[in-house]
Amino acid sequence: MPSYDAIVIGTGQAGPSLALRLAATGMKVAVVERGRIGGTCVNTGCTPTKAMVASARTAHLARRAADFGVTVAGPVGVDMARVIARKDDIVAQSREGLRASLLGSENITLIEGQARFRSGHELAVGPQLLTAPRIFINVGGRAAIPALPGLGDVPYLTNSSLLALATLPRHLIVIGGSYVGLEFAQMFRRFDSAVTIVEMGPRLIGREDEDVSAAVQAILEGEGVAIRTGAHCIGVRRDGEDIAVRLDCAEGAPDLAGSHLLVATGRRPNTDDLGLAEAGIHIDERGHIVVDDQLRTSVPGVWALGDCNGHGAFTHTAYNDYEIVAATLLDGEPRRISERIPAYALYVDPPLGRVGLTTAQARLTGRSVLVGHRPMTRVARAIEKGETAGFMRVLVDADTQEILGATVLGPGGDEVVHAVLDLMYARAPYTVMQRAVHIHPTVAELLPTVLGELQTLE
Ligand SMILES: Cc1cc2nc3c(=O)[nH]c(=O)nc-3n(C[C@H](O)[C@H](O)[C@H](O)COP(=O)(O)OP(=O)(O)OC[C@H]3O[C@@H](n4cnc5c(N)ncnc54)[C@H](O)[C@@H]3O)c2cc1C
Ligand SMILES: NC(=O)c1ccc[n+]([C@@H]2O[C@H](COP(=O)([O-])OP(=O)(O)OC[C@H]3O[C@@H](n4cnc5c(N)ncnc54)[C@H](O)[C@@H]3O)[C@@H](O)[C@H]2O)c1
Repeated sequence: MPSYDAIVIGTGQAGPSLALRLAATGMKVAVVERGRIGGTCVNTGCTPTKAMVASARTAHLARRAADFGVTVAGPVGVDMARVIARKDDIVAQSREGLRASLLGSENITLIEGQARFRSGHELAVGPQLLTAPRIFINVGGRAAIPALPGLGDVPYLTNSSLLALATLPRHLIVIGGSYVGLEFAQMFRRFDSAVTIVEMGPRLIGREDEDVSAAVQAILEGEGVAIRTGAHCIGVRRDGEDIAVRLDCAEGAPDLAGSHLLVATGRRPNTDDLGLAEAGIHIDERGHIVVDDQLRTSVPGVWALGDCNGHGAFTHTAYNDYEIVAATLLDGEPRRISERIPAYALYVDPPLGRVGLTTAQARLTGRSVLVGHRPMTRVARAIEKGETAGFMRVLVDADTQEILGATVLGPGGDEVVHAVLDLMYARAPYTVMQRAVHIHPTVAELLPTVLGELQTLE
């Protein structure tokens, strides 16, 4: 049986970097991948969606050209084949770059196939058996498909298949009004599809504060996206050329029909076909691998990184898992998941940048909280860009003066929020930023102003 110093299962956002680090120390490393190198982010997640979001924004701005005094001769058209080809090029570059770096390491053996545990330190990949004293699981997740009556009888789409669609949907129905659903909804509306979002919760992106949900809903509705909240999709069926969706809802029509259906109702970890029970590796009730603060599973010598451990659902959290394991195992500088401050962006346009606590979460801490708020209508850069939807908010602990969280929905919101994030990592009092001189004209220049106008959170 081939024996390695380490085996990495999956080439998502943690595995390849870890394999390269381990190999650089002289270890013989096997990397097993059953699908495309780069996993979700590179192939069916961040990279392709953000490439297509860029195309959609260009179409949107071209339609708004007259607002800026610019003349566009004729109507704005979207060539879906070229949008897809551009996206495919960007994805291929990223994937091939990663493949080349793995193949370029003489200590790494890349094995294509599905890995399955036979015991704590033994894996089967097809007919091949592998063993190593250290095994790193980076198997990620996939779209969770709900048990909706009729779903098996209609050609529904997921984040993966929608990215390969070469023709524009006449009417795209999106089930699920959260990260995946909203990014695709706005994108396809801007490509000129009719789009309806169906969300069973009382509002979109239910984990965010109510005013964030309301502002994002207003942005999408302003572009012609139809939104049905409080609408639980309870069944689907074919209706001639269309797909009909049945809703359990207090308001609005209980039936809806569209040409295409996107299921964006969450993700599930790829842990069901990994033989974890045979290895004695514990999972929780949602199928996530149980890990400690440094990514160790219940079996000594086996770690789980990325989406499959349920401690993050983002590329940067998966990559940080790699950093924690590498620092702890190789650098003698132990790091921990609990040191991580929640941070993420939602790539609707304008983007939503979020760090730390929401207002609702801050209230629950029982601390005395100060809040600063400013609408984008009072931010010079947003006015100059003609993009005044959204707002920024910062939450501060009144006693320690530390920043608890921030929201920036507006131009560059995903970038601007990092100024706050770094101050939070520094555990510096908010007064440091309040007195900093920021560059004019930027959205970030208003952060010190907002911090100078803090009020008690009621
Ligand atoms: C549409 C969409 C957009 C997103 N946009 C963003 C974004 O903008 N920013 C952000 O931070 N995050 C985004 N995410 C989330 C991000 O893609 C994931 O959090 C990230 O890819 C997680 O990486 P990972 O390392 O856990 O695993 P993954 O990237 O999922 O990779 C896991 C790999 O393991 C392989 N594998 C699984 N099981 C086995 C097995 N048994 N044997 C061998 N190989 C196996 C898979 O084939 C896959 O290649 C998005 C997700 C989606 C779906
Ligand atoms: N920008 C980013 O970083 C980004 C982008 C996309 C995805 N992601 C990652 O992907 C993960 C999954 O995102 P997601 O949006 O698929 O899932 P989610 O779990 O965030 O949201 C699913 C939504 O579907 C709704 N829903 C479920 N069943 C329904 C039904 N039958 N009828 C109507 N509504 C229903 C839920 O109420 C919920 O709002 C996120 O947690 C995120 O980490 C990140």
